[in-house]
Parts: sequence; structure tokens; C-alpha cells
Amino acid sequence: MSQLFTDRLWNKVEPIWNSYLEHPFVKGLGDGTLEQEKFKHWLKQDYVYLIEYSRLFALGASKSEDLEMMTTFAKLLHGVLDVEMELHRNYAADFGISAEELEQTEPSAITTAYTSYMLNLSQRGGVENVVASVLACEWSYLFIGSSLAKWPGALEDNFYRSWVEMYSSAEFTELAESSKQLMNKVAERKSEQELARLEEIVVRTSQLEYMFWDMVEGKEGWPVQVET
Ligand SMILES: Cc1ncc(C[n+]2csc(CCO)c2C)c(N)n1
Repeated sequence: MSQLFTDRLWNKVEPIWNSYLEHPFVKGLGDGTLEQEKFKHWLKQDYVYLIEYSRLFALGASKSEDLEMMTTFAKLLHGVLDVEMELHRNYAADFGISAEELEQTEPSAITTAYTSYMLNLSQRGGVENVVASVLACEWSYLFIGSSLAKWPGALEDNFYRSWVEMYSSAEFTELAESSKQLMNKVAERKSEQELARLEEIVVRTSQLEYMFWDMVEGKEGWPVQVET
């Protein structure tokens, strides 16, 4: 049997994804030592990131080649808007931050770069561009969540326990698996040149994921603060 495209991708992104587990922000989520101010920055930036990200699934539904694919995108869209973003709203409520305040967050430079990159590629190309753009986000969070879930104490008395639980849950495993299956499906019958182009999207979004962790660790916005 020929190699799955997602296996080829895994070989390429593994060193980048392993570096997430060494990142201070991610380590702090796993052992519970992450400063809450940094986590609040993640909550807000990730919320506006996910609003833009949801548009990708809607674009995917509109570019789908058949009803099955359209249904998968609809499920993924529901997963972000009603399951994943609910985690953010719940944590925010604990901090006294309302859903409106989350929604009004000004996207940082990295949030803007990351979402703009994915939206640009997804608008320009066919459905395969959408799938390649969303893959690293979903699959790498599952990788992080399931790695952290194995750390001693991560699922015990840890303020970030529900974070680890959500991103290692059966529900998220299923969503990430459906995106991997989509990736393998749209990669069928593609030329090597086209596959290399899709691989590049997954590598770039994996690098942008790292930059997102750095941005929240440093509570970064834009280099020069001005009133907007
Ligand atoms: C920067 C950033 N990257 C990835 C995710 C994770 N994520 C985004 S969509 C999705 C699947 C369906 O909700 C998952 C797991 C995130 N939250 N923030």
C-alpha cells in the first residue's frame, strides 16, 4: 500500500511539533504553572483567531466536491463555534471577562498574519488548500493535548485541566481524524508538484503555530502601541 499523505506530512512537521512541547507556555499548561495573565492573552487572541478560522470551514463547505465532504466541514464548523469556543467563554467567565469582550479583542500582529495567510490561500485555491490550511491547527492541538494528558498531574489539580481534557478528548480526536481523512482524500491523484505545495502550507502553518505560542507567552500585540 502506498504511504498516506498525512504520514508524509508527519515526517516533515514532527520536529516543529516536538518543539511545542518544549515551549514555556505549553509546559506551563501541562504542569499548571502558567501565569494567568498569559493565559488570558491566549484566551482573547485565540477567540478572535477562531472567529476567522471558522470562516475557513465555511469556505471548505462551499468548495466541497460532494455532500459527504460538505457535511464534514459543517461538523467542524459546529465544533469550533459551539464546543471549542465554549471552553474559551467558560474560562473567560471565571476571570470576569464577558463573551462580548472576548469578541472585541484586537487581533495581534501574529494572529493577523496567521489568519490572513490561511484565508488568502483558501480563498484562492480549491478545497485542498482549505484542508491543508486547517490541518496543522487541529492536529497539532490534539498532539499537544494528548501529550500533556500523559504528564503526571496534568489531569489532577491543575487550573488548566479542562484545557488538557478538551484537546485530548474523544470528540477532538474524531474531529482531527476527519480532517486527516479529508487531507488524504483530496491528496489522491494529485501530482508531486501539487503535493509539495500542500506540504508547504502545512509546514508554514506549523511554524505560525509556534509563533502564536511565542506571541501569547510574550503577551505581544503590535510593535508600536497606538489608539485604534
Ligand atoms: C492558534 C490555534 N491553533 C489551533 C487551535 C486548535 N483548533 C482550532 S480549530 C480546531 C478544531 C475544531 O474546533 C482546533 C482543535 C486553536 N484553538 N488555536
